[in-house]
Amino acid sequence: TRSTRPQRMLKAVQKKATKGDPESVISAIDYFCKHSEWAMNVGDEKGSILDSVVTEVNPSTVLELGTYCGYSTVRIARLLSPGTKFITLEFNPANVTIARQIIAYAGLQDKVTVVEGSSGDLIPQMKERFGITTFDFIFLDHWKDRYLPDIKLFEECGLLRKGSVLLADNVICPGAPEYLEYVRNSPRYESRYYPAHLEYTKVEDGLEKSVFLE
Ligand SMILES: O=C(NC/C=C/[C@H]1O[C@@H](n2ccc(=O)cc2)[C@H](O)[C@@H]1O)c1cc([N+](=O)[O-])cc(O)c1O
Ligand SMILES: [Mg+2]
Repeated sequence: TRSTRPQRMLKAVQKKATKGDPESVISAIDYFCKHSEWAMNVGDEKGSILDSVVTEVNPSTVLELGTYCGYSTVRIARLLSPGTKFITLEFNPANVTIARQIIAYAGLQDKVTVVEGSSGDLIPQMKERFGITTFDFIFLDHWKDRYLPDIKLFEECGLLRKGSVLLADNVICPGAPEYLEYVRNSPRYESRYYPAHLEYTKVEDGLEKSVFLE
């Protein structure tokens, strides 16, 4: 039967990238998406903004919602200091399998834990299962209608501390209007929009960075 897009993406990485070289894995995926098949990775333009925010925060604990094939996982993991605790959540087991191979190809398998399951189920388990008290940095890039319920879940589970940074992809396209409304109007967050474009296109999109103030 026909291969899947994530499988073809992995093949492109194995063909074009250099084992153990995260930059070449990132470039191979961007090349694949620009010249072969579009895929919903955060991409190079928004990825550079992601890089700058991760570097600025220099987090000790990181959570990513929506591993997909591991593109942003590799972007984040390559910037982290040794000893940083990085967890990424992926609902689709087929994507977990591909992502783990792409992350390993980049040589970053020891920097991040890919956990299979849904954010709604896993976020409340962060403390007991992974010994996390709070997250310094959270990247939201999963189902857009889960952004709002999940930020409220972070609050309820006491997983945010003064200064915790949340960075959300796709707040314009496909869009997360309720999430935007919440973080921009809540007195508990200081929010800022980073304009960019939908990965590999000229369509407007951007990232919303929200700092927890409580
Ligand atoms: O829909 C989008 N993203 C949804 C991502 C979903 C991913 O998150 C996982 N997940 C992990 C944990 C969960 O709890 C739920 C899902 C899913 O299994 C999937 O791997 C999207 C769409 C466009 N687009 O142009 O159409 C562009 C983008 O940049 C996007 O991110
Ligand atoms: Mg996205």
